[in-house]
This record gives sequence, C-alpha cells and structure tokens, in this order.
Amino acid sequence: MLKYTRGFITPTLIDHFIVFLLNNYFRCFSFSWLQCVTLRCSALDDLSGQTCSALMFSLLCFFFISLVLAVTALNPTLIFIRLPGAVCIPIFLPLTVLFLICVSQSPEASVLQWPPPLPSTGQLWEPLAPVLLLGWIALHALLYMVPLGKVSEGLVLRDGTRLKYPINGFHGLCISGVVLMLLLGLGAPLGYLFELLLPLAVCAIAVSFLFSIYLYIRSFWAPSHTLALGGNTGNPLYDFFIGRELNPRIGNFDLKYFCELRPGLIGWVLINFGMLMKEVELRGSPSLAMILVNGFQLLYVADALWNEEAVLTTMDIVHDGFGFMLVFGDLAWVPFTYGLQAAFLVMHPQALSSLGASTIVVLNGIGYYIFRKSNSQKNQFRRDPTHPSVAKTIATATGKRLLVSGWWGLVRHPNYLGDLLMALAWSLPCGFSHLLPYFYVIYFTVLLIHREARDERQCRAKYGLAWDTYCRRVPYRIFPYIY
Ligand SMILES: NC(=O)C1=CN([C@@H]2O[C@H](COP(=O)(O)OP(=O)(O)OC[C@H]3O[C@@H](n4cnc5c(N)ncnc54)[C@H](OP(=O)(O)O)[C@@H]3O)[C@@H](O)[C@H]2O)C=CC1
Ligand SMILES: CC(C)=CCC[C@@H](C)[C@H]1CC=C2C3=C(CC[C@@]21C)[C@@]1(C)CC[C@H](O)C(C)(C)[C@@H]1CC3
Repeated sequence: MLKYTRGFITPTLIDHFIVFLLNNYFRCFSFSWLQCVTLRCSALDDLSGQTCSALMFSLLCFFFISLVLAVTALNPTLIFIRLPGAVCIPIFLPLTVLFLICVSQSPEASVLQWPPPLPSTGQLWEPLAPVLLLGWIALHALLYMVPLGKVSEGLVLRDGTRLKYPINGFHGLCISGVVLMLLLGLGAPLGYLFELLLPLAVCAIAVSFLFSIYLYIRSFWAPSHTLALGGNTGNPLYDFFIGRELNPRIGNFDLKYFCELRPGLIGWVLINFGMLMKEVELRGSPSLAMILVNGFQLLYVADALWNEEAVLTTMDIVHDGFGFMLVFGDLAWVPFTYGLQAAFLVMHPQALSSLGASTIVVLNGIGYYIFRKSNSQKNQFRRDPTHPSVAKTIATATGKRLLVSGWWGLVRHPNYLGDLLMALAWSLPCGFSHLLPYFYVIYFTVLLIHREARDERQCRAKYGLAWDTYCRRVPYRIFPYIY
C-alpha cells in the first residue's frame, strides 16, 4: 500500500518520531519529579515555587504525550495506547489552553521559561465571564433559529434520509459585527477581554465538560442507526471522548453543526478584536502586525461562514461522533488557542516592514486561494458529479467517483496544503523571536497529518482498488514532492 506514496516524509518515519517522543517523555517526566524531590531550598516560599515549577514541567511533558496519544488515538496498529490517549487528553488539553494563555500574557512569552507562569486563583475566576460566555452562546443559538438564508440538505445518512440545515451563519457573523460596533459606540471597554481571557477560557472548558456529559448520556436514547461508527466501542471513556451520536439534535436544532461554526469561530474573531482594542488602549493605535493577524483570521472565519454549506461534506459532520474532542475543540480550543498571535502581540509589539507585510499578505492569499478552490471543487463534485467543470474522475465500486483533476490531481489533500500556508502567514507577523505564535502552525501540521492518515484508512476501506489507483495517479498526500 505504501508503494503508491512518495515523498521523503513517510508514515514509517512518523511512527519512529512518535516512539522517540514517547521515550523522551518518560525521561523528562521522571527527571522533573526527581528534581522536585531532590530540590534543596532554604526558604519555604522557594520550595513551593520550585515544586510548582517542577509540577508545571511535568504537566508540559504530559501535554506532549497527550498530543502524541491524540495522534495515535485512532490508529488501530497502536491500539495499546488508544484508551490512555482518550483519558489523558480531556485533562491535559484544557490545562494546555490555560498554560498557553498565561505564557502569551507573561513578559517572557516563552513556553520553556523557568519557572513557568502560574496563574493565581483570582486570575482564573471572574463572575462576569460565565455571564458573557453563556450570553454569547445564547445569542448565537437565537440567531441560528432566525429564518434567514436558505435551508440545505446534508449528505445521505445510513438510513437513506438527509438532514436539513439552516445556512445562516454569515448572517450571524454580520449581526455580531453590528452588535459589536453598537457596544463600541456606547463606550464598552472591549480591551477588557484581554484581562478576561483566562476566566473565559476556564468557563468554556467547564461548559465543554458539562455539555459532553449531556451528549454522552442522551446518546443512550438515540436509535442505533444514528450512532457514529467510530464512537461505540463500549468503553465509556473512549466513547465519551470520541462521541457516540453522529448528529445529536434537539428538534431541528443540530448541536454539532451549531457548535462547529458559530459560538467558537465567531468568538475567536471577537477575542482578536478585543486584543486589537487593548493595543489601542495601551499604545494609541493598532500595529500593522495586529491588523494583519485580525484581517487574516477574520477572512478565514468569514469564508467558513460564507461557504457554510461546504461544512456539510467535511469529515466532522459526515463521519465523526459529537463527543468531548469536538465539543472542547469547537468551544474552547479554537477561540482560545487559534488567536494566540493577537494575545501575544498585545504585550510583545513587533515592527513589520512594508516589504515583510506584503510578502506575508501574498503568502496568505496563495494559501487562501488553494484552500478555497480545492474545498469548493470537492464540495461541488460531491453534490453534482456530472458538473461540466469536472474533467477527470475515477469510478469506484460504491458508485461514487473520485476527483483527479484540478487541485485534487496535484496532491490528495490540497485543502490541507492551502490551510497550512495560511497558518504560517498568521504567525509570521509576530516575528521570529518567540515560539508561542507558531504554536498554531505546529499543532495544525500534526492535526492535519493525523487527519490525512485517518481519512486515507477510511477511504481505502471504502473504495478499495479505486483508492489505490487514485494514490498511483496522485502520489503525494499534502506537500507536492515532500509528503
Ligand atoms: N482550522 C482547523 O482547525 C481545521 C481545518 N480543517 C479544514 O477543513 C477542511 C475540510 O477537511 P476534512 O473534513 O478533514 O477533509 P476533506 O474535506 O478533505 O474530506 C475528506 C473526504 O473527501 C472525500 N475525498 C477525498 N479525496 C477525494 C477525491 N479525490 N475526490 C472526491 N472526494 C474525495 C472523501 O470522502 P467521501 O468520498 O466519502 O465523500 C474523504 O473522506 C480542510 O480545508 C481542512 O484544512 C480541518 C480540520 C481542522
Ligand atoms: C486538539 C483538539 C481538541 C482538536 C479538535 C479539532 C477541532 C478543533 C477541529 C476539527 C475540525 C475542525 C474544523 C474547523 C475548526 C476546527 C475543528 C473544529 C473549521 C470549522 C475551521 C474553518 C474552516 O473553513 C472549516 C469550516 C473548513 C473547518 C472545518 C473543520
């Protein structure tokens, strides 16, 4: 099967890398605890400070292992670490969100700084935060139900039916923009979102847990044909993490579709804008770097909502259950880690030349073009395989065809390629002095490589020989001539 896959980064190389990380994780973990136990400090304060640091270091190590476990969680060849992955991730990914926010707001902004920045209880809790968060989710739930825009059908389900979805996310974004401008006009201190970041993230994590528990419990009343194929192993922890129900709904209100695009994604843009306003408070005007980061990420979110219908053919909606991973991803991970660049820029302003800025704009433009064209091509093809714009295809035994022309003839995941180029363009305005602003592009590369491998397995199982033919005709996965 691998003979059809070219490029110098191979799945075997990735497996070796995972084993290397596992080895080093155990070494780091035992080292940090050893250090914690053998510390010799004169003052009690010092001891507690250093103990905390050693603990924090252990947590960081745990984070890396969680990432590795996440990468392998669905890999049947590494089944012995599937379950631990599902157990560790719900603990350590939320801690990572809080840790990264603390780092972005600290003067050093170094993920490896010693001792690491630890928040006080006062910094974690603010009564306004749950009010704002629940108000925001309620506003978007309300906008979801407003009969604006068209209603579209999803792909055919296992029982042969199709679900209906309102396509009004872009309206939701515009209305949120108007509300924001009104608040700004009334003198609302939007820059205060900077101080509220940690308490808001704590609340979003709490909401994610409660909501996932609700989803897990209600899935036991769902008919069996509405359950996701991958989320019903019978192991409660694993199923809670992956999600049992495919499209949980309350009446016509689709919970997964709602969470995927609205409160978290639009919340991310709102938080970015809050960071921009904080910069205005501190320095009188927004920096070029901040404007670029805000502009690029607004474009990404607006594009997702403008092309909302295309989400109905993505893996999350079509194949994945709605469990902790997606709930937490949508409501906490996306809004609080995808915008770290803007949070970083508030305390760490960066000078950017016009040549540098223009190069970054061009990179984002190229990434966006590839991302949009390839996603639209596939979406159109899946909805109308006979469309005149589709030139070359491969027939499969399932009756569905595979696209081999346009961007889908260059690499097997051109949409990932465009997305990664954009991710890089979002980090570059933050300069090269810190690693933190590059967190997104690093995490995203890992996520997409894992996603590609998972999709490849599913497609091979689904399309068999036709998929092999496709791999022969299009040998590269994401990066032409590399991977
Ligand atoms: N910002 C973020 O955090 C994230 C962004 N994304 C982005 O979301 C977008 C969607 O990604 P994702 O859902 O992972 O994957 P895709 O939209 O690429 O969907 C994969 C599916 O497309 C179909 N497919 C694959 N190859 C072909 C082909 N040659 N012809 C026709 N159909 C094909 C298969 O499904 P079938 O044959 O059953 O139709 C396959 O399972 C991407 O642009 C990605 O970058 C994704 C994850 C996170
Ligand atoms: C570490 C962790 C908890 C990961 C969970 C993964 C989720 C954060 C992502 C899975 C697929 C996503 C997609 C988007 C956002 C991130 C998640 C939820 C997306 C909505 C972003 C905007 C794009 O235009 C998109 C609509 C194509 C995309 C769909 C997939």
